[in-house]
Amino acid sequence: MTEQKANPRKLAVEALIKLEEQEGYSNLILDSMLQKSKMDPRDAALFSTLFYGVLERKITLDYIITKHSSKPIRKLSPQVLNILRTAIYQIRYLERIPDSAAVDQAVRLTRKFRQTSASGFVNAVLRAVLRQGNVVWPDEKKEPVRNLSVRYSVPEEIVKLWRKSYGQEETISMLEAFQQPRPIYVRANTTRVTAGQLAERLKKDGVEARELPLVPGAVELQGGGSVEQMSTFQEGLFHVQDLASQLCCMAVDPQKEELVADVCAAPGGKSFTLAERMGEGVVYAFDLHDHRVKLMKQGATRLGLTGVKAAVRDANAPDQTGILADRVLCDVPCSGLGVIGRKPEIRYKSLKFLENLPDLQYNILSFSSQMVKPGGKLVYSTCTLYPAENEQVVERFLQEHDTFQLEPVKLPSSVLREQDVGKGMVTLLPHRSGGDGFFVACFVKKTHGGVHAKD
Ligand SMILES: C[S@@+](CC[C@H](N)C(=O)[O-])C[C@H]1O[C@@H](n2cnc3c(N)ncnc32)[C@H](O)[C@@H]1O
Repeated sequence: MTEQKANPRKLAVEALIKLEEQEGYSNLILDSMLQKSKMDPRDAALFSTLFYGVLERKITLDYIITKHSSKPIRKLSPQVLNILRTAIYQIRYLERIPDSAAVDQAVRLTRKFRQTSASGFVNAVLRAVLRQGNVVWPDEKKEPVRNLSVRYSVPEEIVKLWRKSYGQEETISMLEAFQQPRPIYVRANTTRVTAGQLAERLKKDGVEARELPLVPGAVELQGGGSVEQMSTFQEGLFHVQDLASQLCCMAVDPQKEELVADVCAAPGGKSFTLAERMGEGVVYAFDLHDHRVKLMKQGATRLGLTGVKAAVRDANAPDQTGILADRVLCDVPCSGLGVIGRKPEIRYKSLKFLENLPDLQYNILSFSSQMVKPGGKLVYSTCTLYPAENEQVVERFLQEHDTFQLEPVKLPSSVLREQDVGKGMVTLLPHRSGGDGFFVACFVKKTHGGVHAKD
């Protein structure tokens, strides 16, 4: 019996339902379904485009459905709702797919999912969407928050938070930037090659690559393809690392032969870059989770970075290692609102569920400050755009630790907001830096004065 060919649209609907039911990670669900289905590359590409596309535009798509559906969204089955979302995504955003094909396939899918009684309804909604053409957005003046929420598919509570924290213009620019296709950034293993040499090697191997001189060691790759399959990757000539994380390592600025502690280090990207920047020196790469520490060890071995010492350790507890480091990096667990361009599902988590994070982040920062030697540097970073996890944690730390003071974050001014230049805390925004949304604060430990029990 011949095996039935996997249907990329059906799989996309299944993956979307799975993600909603399990609250898993989009990349893990995508990878496991790609592996199981053994689709040819074209179908696999359509499946990924539909899955990520619908995730990225869910609020926008639901707004359009609501305009044309006789039933409220909450009354639709998960299958019918996701069939509609997937079809409208094709109609609105995928020019290469004829509208008629998107509608026909959607109606067929209702049968495949045993939702035959809904096929007339699906057909009617999609025909109405086609008839209407342009979408009428909520009024920009009367409902500015809802307007941005619906246009950029970001929940209203996040739009409100960002308008309040960063202003209307900056918010619109970052919402635009998060929707753009993103290149892959990698970091040359400068103990083996320069960024220029790596870019040349990649080009010879048919990969579109260019060096980014503003961030030493950074190389930008365009186009798809599996990075792990590249010979340059297998030879340990680079690791994948977003530009914002590379900028964070630039701010840590470790010097040759120093001792660095990276207390929340897995999967290890920053530890690797810090070790490469030093050339010679030691980076203690700690993480709470054993399996993630194993990943770091594998990565360090592939890159030949013998100075990276990976080990399990809880950063949310008083230090028992006795390490006194020149530089300590706390790249703490966070809500991840700065990476919604790459992990679209993060935006749909309610901020209410993140209430405990600032206390954890503060504790990690406080305990880790015990590992900084006098005159040494402490760096706090997150990949989120949420003042409660950023500025407020830093301010609380400063109030409670008078042996530490902020020192300017040394980064090229072109990647910073004007108000952050020369400041001890900076917010990296995707439309300015080209990378994820990120936050970095740098402290120096005073060599004398100031007493506090925890220091
Ligand atoms: C933002 S990620 C770090 C990313 C990493 N610095 C990199 O650049 O590859 C946060 C990490 O903190 C770890 N983590 C969470 N709670 C921790 C704790 N109490 N102690 C140490 N690590 C912890 C998580 O396992 C996760 O790997």
